[in-house]
Amino acid sequence: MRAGSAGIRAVIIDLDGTMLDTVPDFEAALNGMRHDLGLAPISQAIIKPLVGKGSEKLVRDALLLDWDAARVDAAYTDAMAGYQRHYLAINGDRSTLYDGVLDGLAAMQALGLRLVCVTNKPIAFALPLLAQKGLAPYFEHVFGGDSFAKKKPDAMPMLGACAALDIPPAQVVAIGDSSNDAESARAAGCFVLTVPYGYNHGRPVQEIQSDGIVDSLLDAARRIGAHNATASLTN
Ligand SMILES: O=C(O)COP(=O)(O)O
Ligand SMILES: [Mg+2]
Repeated sequence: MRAGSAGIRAVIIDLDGTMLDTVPDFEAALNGMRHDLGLAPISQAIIKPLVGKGSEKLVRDALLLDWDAARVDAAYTDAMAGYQRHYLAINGDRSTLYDGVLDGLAAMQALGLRLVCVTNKPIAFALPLLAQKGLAPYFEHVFGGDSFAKKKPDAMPMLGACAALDIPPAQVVAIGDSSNDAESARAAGCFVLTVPYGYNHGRPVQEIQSDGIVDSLLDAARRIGAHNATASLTN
């Protein structure tokens, strides 16, 4: 973050791969769907790099491992309905919080920062998951992959989150695990911090253009607090 720039007033936080390791839930739901279609289970190692572009792409990619595009198109509607049913039946059962998430959210709140969750997960999956894991009370707004006409990496979800807060993007930091989050945030004019422990489509987090890599959300809270202390001295 640029020294001397305006203080940060809000933080937009990604869900999958940033707050929760949800790959075990994706494994259960995708394999439930695949079983119904007569397909063998796939491993977490195969699933992990597929996560991040929303349910539609994930379901398609999980079928394209075995079938050609025409067959996937023909089965898609039933496959998606099955995937959603399986996902909602196990949502959160196998997912775990990353270290520093709850402490980091509490620290951000103590700094007076306003918090929004922007995920590519469908909103019908995201809301019960955040509630189950004790994360919902921290967020003023939650936007899913189907909350806007376009998903991350488009700027639209980040711009929508800033508009909902009525805060200019230049006073907002987005934190995520993937190039999706960073591209969306940069296109909107927000700062970007990345975490190194998530999915990033199977690519090293160091390849992402960002304002820094943080170890955890708690580390991010410390960085933002230090930035704001400097900004208040220079403004
Ligand atoms: O594609 C998904 O479902 C997950 O997306 P997220 O990393 O934006 O939370
Ligand atoms: Mg993510």
